[in-house]
Amino acid sequence: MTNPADKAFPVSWDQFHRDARALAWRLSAAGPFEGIVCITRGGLVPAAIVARELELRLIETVCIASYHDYQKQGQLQVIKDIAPAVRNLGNGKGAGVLVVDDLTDTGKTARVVREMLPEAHFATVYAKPAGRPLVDTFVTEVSQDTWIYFPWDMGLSFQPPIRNGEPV
Ligand SMILES: O=P(O)(O)OC[C@H]1O[C@H](OP(=O)(O)OP(=O)(O)O)[C@H](O)[C@@H]1O
Ligand code: HPA
Ligand SMILES: [Mg+2]
Repeated sequence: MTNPADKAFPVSWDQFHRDARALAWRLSAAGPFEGIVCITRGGLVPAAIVARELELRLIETVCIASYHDYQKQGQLQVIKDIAPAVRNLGNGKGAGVLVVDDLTDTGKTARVVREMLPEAHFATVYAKPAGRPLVDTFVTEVSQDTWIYFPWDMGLSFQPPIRNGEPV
C-alpha cells in the first residue's frame, strides 16, 4: 500500500478458518502437491489449515518481511531462503510445490517468491487487484484501498453504542 487504506475488512478466526478451508477445496483440484512453502509470518496460519486438509506433511518456510510499520511497506527483506531440499523438488523450478501466503497486496512479496520457484502454484486466502495477477488461486478479493485485519492482530474491545459513537 502506498496510501493508508480507508476501508477496513476485519476477519474473525471463524471466518479465516472457513476461507482457508475454501482455499483448500480449490487447491484440491489443482494438485497434487509434494509439499508447501509457506511465506512467514502471515502464511503460517493458512498453511497449517491447507496442510491439514490436503494431508501434506512437508512444510518449508521462506521468511520475508516487507511491512515494518502499520500499513507501511518498506524495504523487502528475505530473512530466510527456501532450503535446497525443497527448492530442488520436482524439476527444481517449483513444479509440484504449493506456495501459501495470507494475502497479496501490491504483489511485491509474491513476485520475489515467484522468482525463486517460477513453476510453483501460488495460493493466498485474500487478494487485492495489484497482486491478483501473481497468484494462481485465492478465495476473496478486496479493493486496493481496503486494509485486511487478521484475527491474530486483533483483540476483543468495548464498542460504544452506535448512537453515541463515531460512524463506522
Ligand atoms: O503483496 P505485498 O504488498 O508484498 O504484501 C503482502 C505481504 O505483506 C504481509 O507480510 P508482512 O511483510 O507484513 O510480514 P508478516 O507476514 O510477517 O506480517 C502479508 O503477510 C504478505 O506476505
Ligand atoms: O491489508 C493488509 N492487511 C494486513 N497485512 C497486510 N500486509 C499488506 N497488506 C495487508
Ligand atoms: Mg507476510
